[in-house]
Amino acid sequence: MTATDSPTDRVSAPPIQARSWAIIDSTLREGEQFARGNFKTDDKIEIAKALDAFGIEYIELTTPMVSAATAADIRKLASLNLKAKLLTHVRCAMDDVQRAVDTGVDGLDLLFGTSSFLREFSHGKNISQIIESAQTVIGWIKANHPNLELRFSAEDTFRSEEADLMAVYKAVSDLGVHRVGLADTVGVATPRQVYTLVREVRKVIHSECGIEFHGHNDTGCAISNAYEAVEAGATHIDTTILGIGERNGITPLGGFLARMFTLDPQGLIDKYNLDMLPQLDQMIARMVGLSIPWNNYLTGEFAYNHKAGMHLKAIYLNPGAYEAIPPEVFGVGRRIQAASKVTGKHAIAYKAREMGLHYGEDALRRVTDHIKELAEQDELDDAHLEKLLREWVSA
Ligand SMILES: CC(=O)SCCNC(=O)CCNC(=O)[C@H](O)C(C)(C)COP(=O)(O)OP(=O)(O)OC[C@H]1O[C@@H](n2cnc3c(N)ncnc32)[C@H](O)[C@@H]1OP(=O)(O)O
Ligand SMILES: O=C(O)CCC(=O)C(=O)O
Ligand SMILES: [Mg+2]
Repeated sequence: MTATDSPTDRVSAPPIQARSWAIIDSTLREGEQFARGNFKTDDKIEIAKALDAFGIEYIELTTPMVSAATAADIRKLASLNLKAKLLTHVRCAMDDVQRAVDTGVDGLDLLFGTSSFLREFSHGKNISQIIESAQTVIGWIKANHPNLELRFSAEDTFRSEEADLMAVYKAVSDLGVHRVGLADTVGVATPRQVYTLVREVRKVIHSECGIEFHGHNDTGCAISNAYEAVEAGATHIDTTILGIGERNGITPLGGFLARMFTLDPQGLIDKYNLDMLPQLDQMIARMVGLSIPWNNYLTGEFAYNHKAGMHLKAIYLNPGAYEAIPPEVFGVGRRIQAASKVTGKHAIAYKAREMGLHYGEDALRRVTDHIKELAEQDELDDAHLEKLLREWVSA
C-alpha cells in the first residue's frame, strides 16, 4: 500500500453509518440448520467467544426445545458473561418461552410464519390466531421477565400479504417488542422489495422499535437484500459465518462486512476487530469440514489475486486502483501473479527490480514476450519466473 492509500480513502462515504445497525450472528442457530452444522458444546463455546472477541453485538442460539443437551449448552453459553447479547430463537408458544426464560439469555427471538404456505402447511393458524398467540406469549414475558429483549418475526415475510404483515407488526409493536423481524425465508425477495417493505413496516411500528432483516441466499441476493434493508432503516442484520444455514444459507458475515465497509470504513474499524475475520471463517470451515470457497468475500484464496498486466501496472503504484477494500484491514494478504500470459512489461520490471535486476527497454520487452509465450504453454510459478529473469538479464 502506498503512503497515500489509507484504509478509509478508497471510497467516498455516503450516508449509511455503521453505528446505525448491529449484527445478530446466527451461526449458532441458523448455522446449526446447515447440512454440516452439528456443533458440539466445545465448538459452541469457541464460536461464541470468537464472535464476542470480534465485536459482534448479538449471538443467536438455537431453541432449548431441541433437547436437554441443547438447553444445557445455552445455559453454559449464557454463563460465559460475554459482551455480546445472547438470544434464543423460539416459537411463539408458551412451552418454548417458559423453557427459554430459564436459560439466562438476554433476549428471545420469537417467530410465527405468516405466509399462506406456512399458515397452511406449518402451523395451521390464521392471522388473528397468530396475533392472539403473540398477545398471550409477549404479555406473559413482559409481566414476568420485563428485562428480556424481545423480537417478533413474521417468518416467510416476503410471501405474506402486506395487510397481514402490517396487522401483525403493529400488534407486536404495540405489545412492546424491541424489534420486529422481516425474514426472507426462501430467498425470494429482490433488493427493491426489501427496501420498500422495510419502509412500509417503519410506518406502522413505534419509533423506538427496531427492524431486523434475515435473508436467505437461494437467488444470490442475501447481501444486497441486507444492504437494502439497512438503507431503508433496518437496525439489525442477521448473518452467519461463511453464510451457513438451511439450504445454501443466509447473508455471510464477511460478505456483509465487505459491502458495508465500502460505505463507512472507519465505522466498521471502530466497531469490529476486522482482522479476525480469516480466523472466524477458518474456524467454521474446520468445524463443518469444508474449505473456504475460492471466491469467498475477503478471505477466499483468490479474493486478492491480481494477474492482468494492466491491473498489475496500477496495483504496484497504488493497490486501491484495483481493490475496493484494503486486504490488510481484514487480516489477509494480496497475491501478485506476475508470471502469466496476461502479464505486461510493467509487472515484469517491478518483479525484476524487487530482485535487484534492471532491464533496458528492449530487453524488458523481449523477456516479457518470452514469459508470455512460455505461459501460453504451461503455468509458470514464481520460482520459474525468478529463474528466467536472472538468466535473461545476464544473457
Ligand atoms: C425458517 C426457520 O429456520 S424457523 C426455525 C426452525 N428451527 C427449528 O425447527 C428448531 C429446531 N426444531 C426442533 O427441534 C423441533 O422442530 C421442535 C422441538 C421445535 C418441535 O419438534 P416437534 O414437536 O417434534 O414438532 P415438528 O418439528 O415435527 O413440527 C413443528 C411444530 O411446530 C409448530 N409450529 C411451527 N411454527 C410455529 C410457531 N411459529 N409457533 C408455534 N408453533 C409453531 C407446528 O405446528 C408443529 O407443531 P404440531 O405438531 O403441534 O403441529
Ligand atoms: O426468525 C427469523 O426472523 C428468521 C427465521 C428463519 O431462519 C427464516 O425465516 O429463514
Ligand atoms: Mg433462516
